[in-house]
Amino acid sequence: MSSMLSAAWRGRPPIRPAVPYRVLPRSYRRYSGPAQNKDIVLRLPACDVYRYGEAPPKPPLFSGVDWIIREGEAWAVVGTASSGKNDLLEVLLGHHRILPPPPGGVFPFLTTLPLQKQDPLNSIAHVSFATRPKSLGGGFYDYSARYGAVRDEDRLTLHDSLVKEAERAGAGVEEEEVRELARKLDLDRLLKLPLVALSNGQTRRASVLRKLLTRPEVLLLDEPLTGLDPLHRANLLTLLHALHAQRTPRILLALRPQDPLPDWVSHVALVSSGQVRTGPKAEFQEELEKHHVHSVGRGGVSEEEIRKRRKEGGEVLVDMKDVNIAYEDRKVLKHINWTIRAGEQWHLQGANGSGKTTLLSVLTGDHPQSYVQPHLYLFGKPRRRHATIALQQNIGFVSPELYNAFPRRLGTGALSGRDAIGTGFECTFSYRPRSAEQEQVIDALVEALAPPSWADGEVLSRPFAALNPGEQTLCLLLRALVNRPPLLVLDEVFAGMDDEMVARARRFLRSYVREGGQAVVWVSHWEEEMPWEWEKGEVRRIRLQNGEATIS
Ligand SMILES: Nc1ncnc2c1ncn2[C@@H]1O[C@H](COP(=O)(O)OP(=O)(O)OP(=O)(O)O)[C@@H](O)[C@H]1O
Repeated sequence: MSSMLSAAWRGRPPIRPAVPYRVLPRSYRRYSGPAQNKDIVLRLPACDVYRYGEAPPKPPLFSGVDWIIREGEAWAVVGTASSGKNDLLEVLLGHHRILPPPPGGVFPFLTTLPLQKQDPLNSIAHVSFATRPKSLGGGFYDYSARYGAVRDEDRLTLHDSLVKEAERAGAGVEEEEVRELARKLDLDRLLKLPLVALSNGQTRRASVLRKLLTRPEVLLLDEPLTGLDPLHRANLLTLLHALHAQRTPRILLALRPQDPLPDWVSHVALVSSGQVRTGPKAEFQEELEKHHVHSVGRGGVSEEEIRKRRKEGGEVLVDMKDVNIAYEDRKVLKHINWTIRAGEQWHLQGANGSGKTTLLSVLTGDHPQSYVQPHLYLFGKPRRRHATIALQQNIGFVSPELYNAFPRRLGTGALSGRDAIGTGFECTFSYRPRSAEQEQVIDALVEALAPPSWADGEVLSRPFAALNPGEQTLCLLLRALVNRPPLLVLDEVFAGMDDEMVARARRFLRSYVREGGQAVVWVSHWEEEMPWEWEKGEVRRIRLQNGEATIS
C-alpha cells in the first residue's frame, strides 16, 4: 500500500491497490507537536486529494497540491465557480481525503495550542453564505413571508442568534464584544430585529459576525464581497485585515478571478481544472487582471448630454405614486414615485438595507402592503385587480432571495437544470410537463446564452441542486426569460458566475432587450457589470437613500 501511495503522491499513474483503502480519519486530525509547526498555518505537501470513499484509480479531485501558508502571510484562494475552488475549501474543512495525509495535519500550528483548540472542528470556521435555512430541506420556501407579519418561528433576533451560536461553539461572549463587532460591521442598529427582517447584505455581514464570535483560529470566507455595497465591501475588508494582523482569527479569503485582490493579500492559491497553483500575489496579477469585468461606459459625458441622448420609452408598464412601506414604526420606503415604460433600462441603486428588495417586492406584487398602496398600477391595472401568479407571468425575475429559496431536492422529485428553467413558463417552483414548442424556446435560449459545454444537454440533465452556483444562477436567468415577459427584474443576476458567463450574458441581454423592447430593472452593487451604458443614455437611475428615491 505504501508504494502505491507514494506513486500517487509523485504523480505517477496509480496502481489499483491489492486491498481496499481503509477509510482514513480526517487527515487533519493527525497531529504531531514539533516546535517548527508553530509558524506553519497550513500545509498540504505534495499530495493528491480524493473525494471521501474514492481512491486511485479514480481520478483525484486535485493532483500534486503543494501548498504552505506561513504565519503572517495573507492568502486568497481564487477560482471560478466551476474551477474546484469550493472543493479546495472542503479539503481544508476535512471533507476530502488527502493522500498521503500531511504529517502534523493540514493546520500544523494547531498542535501547539491548548488541547481544546487542537481539534480543527473547534478552530477552523467557514462562512459559506448559503442563507437557505437547513431545516427546510430541498423544498421551495416562501421568501416573501419576510414582508408580512413575522411568524412565531421567525422571531429569533439577530442578537440572540449570535449568542446562541457562540454558546453552541463553547465560546463565552461578552455583551460588549457583541456590540463592538456589530458596530464594526454596521449591524449594531439591527441587533434587535428578527433575523428574517435583515436584507441580503445585512444577512451576509451577520454571518461573518456570527462566526467571529465563535472565536476560531482560522476563518475561511467564501466570496464575502458578493451582495455587499461598495462602502460595506471596503469596511469588511478593513476589518478582516485588522483581524488577520492580530490572528483573531487568521483570514483565508476565497474570491472570484474577477474580484480585485485586497491590497493586504500577499499570496494567491489559483484553482483551475484540478490544479492548485500557489505563490506570491505578484506572480498572478497579470493573469487575474484579464478576468476583471470592465464597465462598458466611457465617462466624461455631462448629465445634460446623457439626458438628451435618451430615447423615449414606450407604454407605461409600472406606475407608482406615493408608495410607502413601514414595519410598525420603521419606515423603509417613503413617498416613492416611479414610472417604468417599455424599452427602458433602470439601475436601482442604494446601499445594503436601503429598501431595493422591498421596492421590487411591491412591483412584483409579493409584498402584502402592495395591495393597500393608493396608486400602484401594474401593466395598466391597479395591483389589487391582478392575481399574483398572473401578474408575475409578466415579470422575468431573478434575485438572491429567489436563488436561496428555489427547490434543491436531490433524488426522487429532483428538478433537473432543464426542469428548473421550464418552471418559468408558468412561474411555478415545481415540475410541469412542457410542450414541444416550449422545449424549442429553451433550446434557443440555451444556445444563445449558455456556455458551449451545455450544448449536448448533459449539464442540464443533472439535478439543479447538483449544478455549481454560477450554473444555477444561469438556469434562473434562463427561467426568467422563457416567457419573453415585458418586464425583467434582474437583481444580482451574475452572482456566482465566472467572467466568461458574465460576458456572454451581458452581450445577450443587450441584444435581447434591443430586439424585444422589454423594460429592465437592474440591481447590482457591481456597477461595472451593468450591460447598458449610462453615457449613451441607455440607463436611468433610481437611487434609494433613507427610504426616499432620487431619479436621474
Ligand atoms: N419585517 C421587518 N421589520 C423591520 N424591518 C424590516 C423588515 N423587513 C425588512 N426590514 C428592513 O428593511 C430594510 C430594507 O431591506 P431590503 O431587503 O429592501 O434592503 P436592500 O436595499 O434590498 O438591501 P441589500 O442590498 O442588502 O439586498 C432593511 O434595513 C431591513 O432590515
